[in-house]
Amino acid sequence: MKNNFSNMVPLTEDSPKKQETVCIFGTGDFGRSLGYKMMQCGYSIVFGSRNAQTSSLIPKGAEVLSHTEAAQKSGIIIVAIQRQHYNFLAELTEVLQGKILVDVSNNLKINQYPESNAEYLALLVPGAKVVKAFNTVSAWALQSGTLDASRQVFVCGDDSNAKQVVMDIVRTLGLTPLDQGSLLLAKDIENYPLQLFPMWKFPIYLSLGLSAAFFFYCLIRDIIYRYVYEGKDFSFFVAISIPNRVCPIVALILLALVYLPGVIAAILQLYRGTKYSRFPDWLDKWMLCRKQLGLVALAFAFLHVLYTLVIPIRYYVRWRLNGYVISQINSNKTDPFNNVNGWISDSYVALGILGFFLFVLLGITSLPSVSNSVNWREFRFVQSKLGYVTLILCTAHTLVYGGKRFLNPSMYRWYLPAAYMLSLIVPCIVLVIKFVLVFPCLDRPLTQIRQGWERNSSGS
Ligand SMILES: NC(=O)C1=CN([C@@H]2O[C@H](COP(=O)(O)OP(=O)(O)OC[C@H]3O[C@@H](n4cnc5c(N)ncnc54)[C@H](OP(=O)(O)O)[C@@H]3O)[C@@H](O)[C@H]2O)C=CC1
Ligand SMILES: [Cu+2]
Repeated sequence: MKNNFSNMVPLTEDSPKKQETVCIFGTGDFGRSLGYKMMQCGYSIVFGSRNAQTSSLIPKGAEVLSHTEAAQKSGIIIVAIQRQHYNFLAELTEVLQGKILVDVSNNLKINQYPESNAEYLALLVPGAKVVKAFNTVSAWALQSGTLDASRQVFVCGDDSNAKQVVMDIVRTLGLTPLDQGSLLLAKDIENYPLQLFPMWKFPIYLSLGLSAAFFFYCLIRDIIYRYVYEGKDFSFFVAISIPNRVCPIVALILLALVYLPGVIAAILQLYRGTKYSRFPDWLDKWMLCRKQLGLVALAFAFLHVLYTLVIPIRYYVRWRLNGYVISQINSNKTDPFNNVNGWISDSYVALGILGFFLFVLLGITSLPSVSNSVNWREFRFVQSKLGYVTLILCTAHTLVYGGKRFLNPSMYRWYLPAAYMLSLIVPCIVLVIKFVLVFPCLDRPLTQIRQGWERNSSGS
């Protein structure tokens, strides 16, 4: 989609005062989008192009010159050209001498070339100060102004002044620069946009695996087994009944897995006697995807809520209730009200409601826009303390559900012992370790360990 910038909001006299001239090589999608955004923020832009004619696509007010002429007009040149066309830059070495060259390029594959594009540019134009930036921002986001998800701009480069200049531009555009260090880091920065949901992979695969396993378990137990041994066809259970068993089980296990690496890490720290050693790689990775695990868990919990809300309007449920009432009428007897059952049923639902409410609160506070507006301590409080309360409530909800079924074996003959027990194992492990082992003893020994460590290191 080529956007015609001259049709968009015109840059009027009230635009911020012109700051400095920045040169952009390449009048492609990205070059034009960045140029337009920079002009809105008060920069004056000269494009360097193979074809030095202003076309209707070029943002109004920008000059288009040849590469050499454009480069002479500014100390900063943004190279919005694909890496495979960089060769011609070697001929411009003289005019690019001492200038800041910003490499914005991305590759099509991870580790496509032996060296990063930015390092390649630095080799081609040895006299220039190469800075890597902007590659994680898309042309589309720049045009549409919807930069919420990609406000961060990773910047790296060997010349710290050049890096500062680029970071100032990033800030002026309303983005957040993140200094990643030297140009060696360019490779990681270039690989970053190519990683498809790196943090989501593990949670999604895990949840799909768990769902499939529990689904087949329920399928065999509730449908196939009963069909074979009782001759009854309950195949319609696959629509709501079985998903509504799978969802809460998966949600609870995933929620517990959000907090399991934390307690494992704490045990590891206790065992090693220091807070300052690296965790094993798998634990690191697990810790890093906790937020995604939690969000997938929330999605399953949400489904469970929806499936539960439709229970009263299900044909099968109404049919059973009617049958129950009619059988009471036929036998001319009324079941007495059972207070215990009343309590169990209400407390089970109440625990579920509160657990889900806190779960949603956890999900909302993990959104970047919310977590940016609270300080680190508040964020920790919500994510850790509130997280454990949520886990306790959801585990209790599941326990009481089991109790309810246990007390009414005649009504619910075929509840799920194995899957149900499995869903409780992980949360119980986490809660038991947290509160019996880690919680009471962690604070003191670790502080002492740390003080001892500091004393040792300052003494040596
Ligand atoms: N599109 C996006 O969302 C993003 C793009 N990027 C990076 O920005 C760079 C440009 O991307 P994009 O604008 O989408 O690509 P385009 O293909 O739209 O534009 C590339 C531009 O490079 C110039 N060019 C092409 N071939 C040559 C050549 N042989 N010699 C000299 N100049 C040439 C052309 O400009 P002219 O005709 O004026 O010479 C062309 O318009 C890429 O490196 C890309 O990885 C980074 C982040 C996001
Ligand atoms: Cu439930």
